[in-house]
Amino acid sequence: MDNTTDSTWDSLPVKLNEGILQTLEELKFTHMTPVQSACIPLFMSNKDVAAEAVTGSGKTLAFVIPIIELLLKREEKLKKMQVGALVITPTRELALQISEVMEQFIHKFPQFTQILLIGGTNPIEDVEKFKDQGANIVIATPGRLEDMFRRKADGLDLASAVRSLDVLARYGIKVNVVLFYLPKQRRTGLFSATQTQELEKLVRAGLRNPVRITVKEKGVAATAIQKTPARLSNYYTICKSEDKFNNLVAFLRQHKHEKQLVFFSTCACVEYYGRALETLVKKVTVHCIHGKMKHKRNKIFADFRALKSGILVCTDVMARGIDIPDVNWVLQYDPPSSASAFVHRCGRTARIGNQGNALVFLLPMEETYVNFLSINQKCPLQKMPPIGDVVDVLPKVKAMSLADRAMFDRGMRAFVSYVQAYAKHECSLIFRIKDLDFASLARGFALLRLPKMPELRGKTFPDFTETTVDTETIRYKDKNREKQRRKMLQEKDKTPLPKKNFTKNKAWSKQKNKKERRKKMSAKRKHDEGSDVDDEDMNELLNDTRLLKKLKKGQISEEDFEKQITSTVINKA
Ligand SMILES: Nc1ncnc2c1ncn2[C@@H]1O[C@H](COP(=O)(O)OP(=O)(O)OP(=O)(O)O)[C@@H](O)[C@H]1O
Repeated sequence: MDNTTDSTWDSLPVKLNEGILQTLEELKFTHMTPVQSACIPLFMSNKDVAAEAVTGSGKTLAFVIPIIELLLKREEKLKKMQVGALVITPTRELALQISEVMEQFIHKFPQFTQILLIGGTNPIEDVEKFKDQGANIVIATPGRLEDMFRRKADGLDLASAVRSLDVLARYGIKVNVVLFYLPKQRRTGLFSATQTQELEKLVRAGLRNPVRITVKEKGVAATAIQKTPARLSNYYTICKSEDKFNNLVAFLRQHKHEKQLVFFSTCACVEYYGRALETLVKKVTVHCIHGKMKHKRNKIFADFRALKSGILVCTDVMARGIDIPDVNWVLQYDPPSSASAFVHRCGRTARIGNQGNALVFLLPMEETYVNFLSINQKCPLQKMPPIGDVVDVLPKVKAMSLADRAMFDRGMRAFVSYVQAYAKHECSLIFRIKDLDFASLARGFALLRLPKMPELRGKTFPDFTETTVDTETIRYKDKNREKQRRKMLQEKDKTPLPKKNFTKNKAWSKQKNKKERRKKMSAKRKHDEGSDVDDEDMNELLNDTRLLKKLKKGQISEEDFEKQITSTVINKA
């Protein structure tokens, strides 16, 4: 089942290049989708286009095809270092995906080169690559692109290279400084599945008299227009915080042969619950992906795409534009921080006319979110029948924390990050931090004790029973890491410390401001990301040890020590 129109490619007012038609034939794309039949002729007749079309409706080809056509039609041939087209996307994964689609088409046109400018790689390598092979088509994420514009000192004059820019396609992202570097004479296309105020600003700032295209789906029940794909079954379920994870595990155990994305609100929650799911949902491949990962992201993404079944535990880095084949379920363990992200997340399934399902887990006091989505996002949800065979897996998660300090730490970070993300929810009338039942939440996170954080200060939680185990005695499974910790504890015992105990009394949530400082201290120690110890944690320990030594030798004051002591990372997507 697909979602194409009756119009074949040869029904376009301008005949497409033979090479493009051949690739379309190879892909077996016989007909255009509605957004393609609307946008391609406009783009090719020099119009700016602002297109809003439902997720999975073929927006990528609606700009990839005109880009190649317009470059082919240029009177003056592009030189090696002249950029004729620029595509800007919000995430690396989406950039990678678009460059693969572009490659399928431009390999028939060897006169054109393309380059991918995305984070996670060494920028100097990008500069060298650009100088070596040139690039007529640039596909980039905004941060790396901006960085490249500023690298004149490394011998790359990207601002000059884009002077002959023909087409700019932007994929639903915020206004940013790169517009400043681009020539005014250009065609611009803006593609998104949702219309937000940010996008509206961008349409006004970056497009000239754009033609607005809106392709929406007819609702199934009525003639109402909805923003999500027509063949998407969109559900919600209500559970208390302490029951949510048990319900998720039961659901995943019942859908082992399918492919699921599970969205969490923060990187720390992905790290924690992802590990727990690896252990609890047996004989299923569980991958985790989030924005804090540096090197492994592309590989995980590619691996998951190729799987027939499996679970991808992720943050909103996977929410927009990602085209993973045959996703059966999109599970939103935590609702996203914005209503438009809800639509994008659901759109990872039911693509191009296929059937798909989505389920969001809501707390009892969040039920009004269902009405909000229906009105605000034209996204109606149905209540899911109760999930059967729910068993209590939380004692097992607690046992994991007792067996390995790394898991215990992850749980604490996840809890803190969740509360902080909750406090920043865009829809603060529904997601109110003061309504959160912290004891139930902590039970749902299978915590052994409550972390110190301002949100809990001065409150008592009789409904939460702390473990009887002294959590300071929990060891890291990773021997090196435990050795470091012991060393640090010994140093600590020998050193007259400031009155405030540096790990025990520091509020976890307050420590996050120091993340930037720790980043600058930079990871000298290269480490395999697959190991139990991640780079940042190990650096944190090494750095703490170094600081303690300095304090002991009298090289820094107690005050400086307090200021510099490194901290826990609580990181959002
Ligand atoms: N004309 C076509 N015929 C059949 N399949 C198509 C056609 N155009 C695109 N597709 C396929 O449809 C899927 C979705 O396309 P694409 O990723 O471009 O959607 P999108 O609208 O950009 O989605 P999102 O809003 O999530 O970014 C892809 O797998 C793509 O290969």
